[in-house]
Amino acid sequence: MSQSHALLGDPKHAIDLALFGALGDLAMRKLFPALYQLDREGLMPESTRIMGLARQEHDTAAFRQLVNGALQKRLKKEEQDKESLTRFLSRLDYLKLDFTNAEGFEAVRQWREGANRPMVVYLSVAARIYGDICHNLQASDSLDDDTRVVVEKPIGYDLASSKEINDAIGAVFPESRIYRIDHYLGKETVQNLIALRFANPLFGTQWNQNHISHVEITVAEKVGIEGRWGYFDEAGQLRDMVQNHLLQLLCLIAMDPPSNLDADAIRDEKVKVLKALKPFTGEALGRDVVRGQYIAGTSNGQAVPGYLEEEGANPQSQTETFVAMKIEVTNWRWAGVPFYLRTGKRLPEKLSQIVIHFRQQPHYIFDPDQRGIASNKLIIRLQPEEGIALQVLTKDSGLDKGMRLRQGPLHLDFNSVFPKARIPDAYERLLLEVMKGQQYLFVRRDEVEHAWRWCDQLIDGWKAREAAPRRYPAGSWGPVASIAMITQDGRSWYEDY
Ligand SMILES: NC(=O)C1=CN([C@@H]2O[C@H](COP(=O)(O)OP(=O)(O)OC[C@H]3O[C@@H](n4cnc5c(N)ncnc54)[C@H](OP(=O)(O)O)[C@@H]3O)[C@@H](O)[C@H]2O)C=CC1
Ligand SMILES: O=C1O[C@H](COP(=O)(O)O)[C@@H](O)[C@H](O)[C@H]1O
Repeated sequence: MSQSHALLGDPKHAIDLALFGALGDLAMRKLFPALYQLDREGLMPESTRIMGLARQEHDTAAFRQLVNGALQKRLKKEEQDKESLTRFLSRLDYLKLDFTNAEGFEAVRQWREGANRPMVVYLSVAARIYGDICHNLQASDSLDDDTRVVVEKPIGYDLASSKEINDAIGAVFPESRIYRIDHYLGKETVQNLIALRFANPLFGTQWNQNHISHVEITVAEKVGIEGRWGYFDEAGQLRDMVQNHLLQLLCLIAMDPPSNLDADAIRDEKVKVLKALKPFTGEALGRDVVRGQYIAGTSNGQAVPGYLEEEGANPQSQTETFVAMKIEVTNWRWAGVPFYLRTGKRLPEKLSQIVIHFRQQPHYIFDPDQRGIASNKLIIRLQPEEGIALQVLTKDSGLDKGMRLRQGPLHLDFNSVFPKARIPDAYERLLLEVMKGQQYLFVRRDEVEHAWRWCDQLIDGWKAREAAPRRYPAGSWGPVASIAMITQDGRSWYEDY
């Protein structure tokens, strides 16, 4: 974890970044804007160089133009200053390379010749070619003992394929130099979870089954599959979002306090949570898990197609675009506390939030009609507006109200508390940590594999049941069954959006 701001932008954090897949969607939409912002904020050491690698024919000037176009599209007007743009673009070079063919990698070695800063290899390509790239880099003698590798999610399709990919990366790089990205770990509020839980005795003492009745995690996306049918249809929402982002959020909520903030201390605690996730048996699978797929509906007031009508779609596909589930964490801290998770595409809002529902007082003395609101809730909002709100009960004001209760927030809205601060994109934070060589926001191999092990049993159960996903109209909150799943426990999804 960053100890001192004085270190940021320090020349000793200079790197050579080799960005494989530099013309792809992620690079253009997220990585170049994040790198530009780091440079603009003065956090990118002067000598840092960036090499974009992909297989299309371009020279450096044309590549810089493409990146410039992407930046113009993604950045706000006030973020585009000429000096920063010129400086950033001048760091970029381009190398045309087929990543699966060893021959061209000699050019990477030549680029690195004489460089006196570590290389960061960022693999923004499909995971199935991570192994080839690592191997070809090693065979061409392009690596040294300081080289770090950053890999994107999802790593594989199941436990077996993730092991193969991790083995292939591990044959070239030690774990201490592998940075597995889960961009949710770079989001400002996600990091705040660590501060909130472990710096505040108020929460530290209450964070268990004695005081918490249940937890909700919602990651709702308004978008559909955005032209990524080929990738998404093989994955589905469970592999795309739950195996990584939602399970990471669950781990940060459920883990025991680490003994310090070192990467491994945090990751050891997350692994214990993953090992404690209860697998779904046949009966629980039908009752506690809901799969859905969107049909035509509306978004932003416009008609939008169903999943099976998207460009390139296979009209027979049974892939889920929505999942809701009730998960048990089988340990002393969480016994009897359900974690309700839901995530889906084409929902009405882009909304990621965690709601911690505290238990009611053991003896209730107020108006019987208000019993339903008489508990505290902690709402941790990741997006769209980052913030943390604690719903507390006070007496309603007014002479005629008697001892009526009023539920209202003690509110920490990051935009109003830090009005001048720009909240950095997750990738900015993560790229900065890679530059500094710090791993605590990255996922260790055993985390990935335990998450896959748990997802695999769920997917096997789905296959055995052969149940089609439930349909939901685009623009709705998912299949009705996902509401029934929580109401059968006498609860409801938190709806104060
Ligand atoms: N896009 C997103 O929002 C997210 C993506 N990810 C992950 O990030 C990674 C990249 O995704 P994304 O940007 O969407 O993928 P894209 O397919 O859009 O980009 C991949 C890039 O790599 C190039 N490429 C692929 N194979 C080769 C090869 N053999 N030799 C040379 N160049 C090659 C492609 O070139 P060409 O165009 O010529 O095929 C393209 O420039 C994936 O692992 C994905 O799972 C993770 C989270 C979100
Ligand atoms: O990893 C992914 O995340 C995005 C959602 O990320 P967010 O930061 O916009 O919430 C999702 O759309 C994509 O399918 C998935 O691969």
